Amino acid sequence: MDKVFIEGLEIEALIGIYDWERRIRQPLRFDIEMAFDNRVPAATDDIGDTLDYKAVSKRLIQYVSESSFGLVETLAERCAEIILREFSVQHVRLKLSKPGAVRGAIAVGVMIERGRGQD
Ligand SMILES: Nc1nc2c(c(=O)[nH]1)N=C([C@H](O)[C@@H](O)CO)CN2
Repeated sequence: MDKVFIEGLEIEALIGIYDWERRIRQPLRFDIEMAFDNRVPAATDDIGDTLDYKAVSKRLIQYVSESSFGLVETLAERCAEIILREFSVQHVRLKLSKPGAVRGAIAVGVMIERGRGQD
């Protein structure tokens, strides 16, 4: 399956389960793959016929910047729901990394795959 991807999208958010984390904003990194048929926009060369990675990025920046969840799991799930619902994507793979959250690790986080309907 063809994919549109967004790699290394950095967004700051209020996130975390500890008291000190509720008083600061922390950087998060998103790596996203969204299924689509590359042949459709390739036939017309029209931005209106593709999945606009800039539009998806802007929507996630808006949502994540205003969010304040405790767990990365919750935020990842909400972001996947937005992509599936608002951008007519059939299947999404989303990795949410929290860099520097654990001493000794470059990043920690979650990877999820979600689809519409029976997918
Ligand atoms: N599976 C998870 N484990 C942990 C989370 C999380 O969101 N999901 N969060 C924390 C703390 O907020 C941590 O990031 C602070 O360093 C701990 N474990």
